[in-house]
Amino acid sequence: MAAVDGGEVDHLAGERATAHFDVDAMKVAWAGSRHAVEVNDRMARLVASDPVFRKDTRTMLSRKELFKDTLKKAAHAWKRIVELRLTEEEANLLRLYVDQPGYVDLHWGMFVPAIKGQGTEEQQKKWVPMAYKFQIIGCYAQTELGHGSNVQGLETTATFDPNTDEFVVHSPTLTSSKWWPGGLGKASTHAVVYARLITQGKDYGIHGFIVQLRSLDDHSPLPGITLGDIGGKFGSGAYNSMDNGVLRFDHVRIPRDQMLMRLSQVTREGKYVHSDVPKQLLYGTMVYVRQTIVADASKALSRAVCIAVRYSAIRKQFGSQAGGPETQVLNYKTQQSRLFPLLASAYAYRFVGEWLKWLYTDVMQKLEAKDYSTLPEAHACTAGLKSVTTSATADAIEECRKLCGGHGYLNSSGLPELFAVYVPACTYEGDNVVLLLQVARFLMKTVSQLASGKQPVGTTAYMGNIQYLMQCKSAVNTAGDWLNPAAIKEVFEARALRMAVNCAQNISKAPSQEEGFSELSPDLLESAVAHVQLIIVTKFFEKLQQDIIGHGVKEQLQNLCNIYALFLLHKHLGDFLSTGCITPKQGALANEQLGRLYAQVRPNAVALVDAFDYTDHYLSSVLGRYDGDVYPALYAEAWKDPLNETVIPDGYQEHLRPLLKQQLKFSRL
Ligand SMILES: CCCCCCCCCC/C=C\CCCCCCCC(=O)SCCNC(=O)CCNC(=O)[C@H](O)C(C)(C)COP(=O)(O)OP(=O)(O)OC[C@H]1O[C@@H](n2cnc3c(N)ncnc32)[C@H](O)[C@@H]1OP(=O)(O)O
Ligand SMILES: Cc1cc2nc3c(=O)[nH]c(=O)nc-3n(C[C@H](O)[C@H](O)[C@H](O)COP(=O)(O)OP(=O)(O)OC[C@H]3O[C@@H](n4cnc5c(N)ncnc54)[C@H](O)[C@@H]3O)c2cc1C
Repeated sequence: MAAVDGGEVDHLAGERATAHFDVDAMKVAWAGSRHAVEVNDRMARLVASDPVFRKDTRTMLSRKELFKDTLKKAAHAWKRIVELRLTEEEANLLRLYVDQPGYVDLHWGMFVPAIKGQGTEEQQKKWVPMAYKFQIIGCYAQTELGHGSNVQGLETTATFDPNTDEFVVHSPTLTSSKWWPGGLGKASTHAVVYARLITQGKDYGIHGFIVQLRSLDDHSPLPGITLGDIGGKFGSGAYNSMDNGVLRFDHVRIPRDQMLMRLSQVTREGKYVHSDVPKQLLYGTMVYVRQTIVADASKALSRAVCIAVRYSAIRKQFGSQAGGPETQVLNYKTQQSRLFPLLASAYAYRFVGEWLKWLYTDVMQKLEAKDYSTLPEAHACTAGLKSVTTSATADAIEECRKLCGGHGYLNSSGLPELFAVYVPACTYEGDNVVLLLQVARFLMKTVSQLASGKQPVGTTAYMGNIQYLMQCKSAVNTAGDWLNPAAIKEVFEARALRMAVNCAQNISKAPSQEEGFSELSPDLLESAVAHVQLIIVTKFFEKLQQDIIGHGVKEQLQNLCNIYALFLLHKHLGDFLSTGCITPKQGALANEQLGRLYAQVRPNAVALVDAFDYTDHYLSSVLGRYDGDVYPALYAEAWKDPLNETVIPDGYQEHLRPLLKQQLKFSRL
């Protein structure tokens, strides 16, 4: 019962008793190791037990109060990290469980990685220790009012002045104003600013520069710098804790050595020198963050699913016969068919996120050894998985709100705020459509290279099996045949390859490659999605090949893996049928099997969300409480609303009383 925060009666005890597996062992499978379970649990409890980290009234705060509360929590978190001498792993988890977006996310998540990835050793030695001690606060200032997706279109300039050995950073137009960077509006003292490098009269394109924005004495903007917050955002509470900012430069001078010079340099004389590395490494910070966003997707999704599953087990509607008990809504087949694929997706994203982290680390090691061959694969995987997992997670959180009926719409359910915080993940760090088009570009290149006999590797290795995959027919004969991983993998591979080849063939009929790509872009998106879904399914199967310990754990994960795959097959049936990978009969058999799998998950559902090991504090939901004591909590929560501070509302005297006393009369009556 590691996750209980309080509560004396366990209203979900009956549900927990029906589980067919060892929940503690599942916690290990979910977290990755016993150590990970222990440290997650310890950090989550540390946060939950500290009154400064309370968040139950967050959605009722004004923007200014919310921002100040975020500053307070960030400072307190840092104090605890220092006092308790937490490791980096512990500190990251503590911040995660504080669960309030703020400038620290960008400081640690983008500013520091940008300097580490793009700064020389000397620059790292100078800046990273200051950032680690919070002597400076940094953000990532790339996006402008006029351009976000099109990084090459950014307009801010950094012009080298050889007379003073400085760059002059300038915002030449309104649209060149930096716009959106988190932490920029009010908190950051420094930024990594992306600007067009101009030297000796030539524009060398986008490069990164470290620029001080605010005084370290009184926090006022430095001369020539205009700074502010860009205004309120979607939802109450939610992402409004973040000071997304606007920044303009009026010929601001910075020393030459504040250009991040790992990839290219400007000499004292103003000569531009590009190192022997791919230009795309400039985008390295984005690749790093996209990888972390995939891991975040499983966190946000599992959180929503945990709330919806627990509440669905408590909530009863209809079904009472002769005074018997009503039906738990979790027993309705429709509820299961909407909810269990989301539960399965949470596990699928967790494991693919784990794999992506491994891939990223592997690619980084290769880059250190000057092997750049896996960079395109890393870009395609991070872009594609970021896109598919965040889009599905945003949709799933909203579905979980609906699965909780009316109460899901209350802030106290935790779901509206979770949705509002989460949904920009579909846009930031690369708009999901723009990123899928990058995957499609990678796929088209891979298909075109097949003809020249180049053997694809990594996640596109399956394309090398083109002779077979273009003509194979699924051998599935019974619903049970769909439990065979090879049968599932074959149809997912065939679907992805056939969709990619169809696109490539249609593009080749266009007057030019570029026109064809543009014309076919809606189809290319679907092709990219099919490829990414194949990766997720494959990585789930690969996870099942690993040593998974604990009674019944592997069986549960097998069920979830099959649900994830067959749910996708059912959802995208049109793809599988139109590419001839399966017959309508086989599609129907997949659906039949899906129903059987849902029945197997049902007695395990509550235990499967318990395995996420979330505290009530982190879930922040009266519906998702561990003890299931939903109704008293809902009732009590309502009284905390500021509207209930007085019995007679403000405004009664001015606006309600005159109406009720009919002092304003219709002349005709
Ligand atoms: C209630 C509380 C609940 C809490 C819940 C928890 C939820 C989590 C909350 C989290 C809280 C806080 C976290 C906040 C995090 C927010 C961070 C957001 C930060 C940002 O958004 S920063 C800005 C990001 N911007 C972008 O991503 C821009 C997107 N655009 C691009 O990436 C590029 O411009 C492009 C689209 C890739 C196009 O670039 P370009 O025109 O240069 O390139 P081409 O298309 O011509 O391609 C050329 C060539 O380069 C290859 N390539 C492109 N990109 C890369 C890359 N990154 N790596 C390697 N290679 C790359 C491309 O494939 C081409 O190759 P080819 O020539 O075809 O071989
Ligand atoms: C909450 C939040 C936090 C952010 N934090 C930061 C930050 O810290 N630092 C930072 O630098 N930036 C930040 N950003 C900016 C973010 O990275 C950009 O908003 C994002 O990359 C999308 O770019 P855009 O706004 O230019 O969208 P646009 O590109 O203008 O998108 C508009 C529409 O056009 C479509 N579109 C664009 N190009 C194409 C194309 N080639 N083909 C087909 N369709 C296309 C898109 O799909 C979308 O539907 C943040 C944004 C948000 C919302």
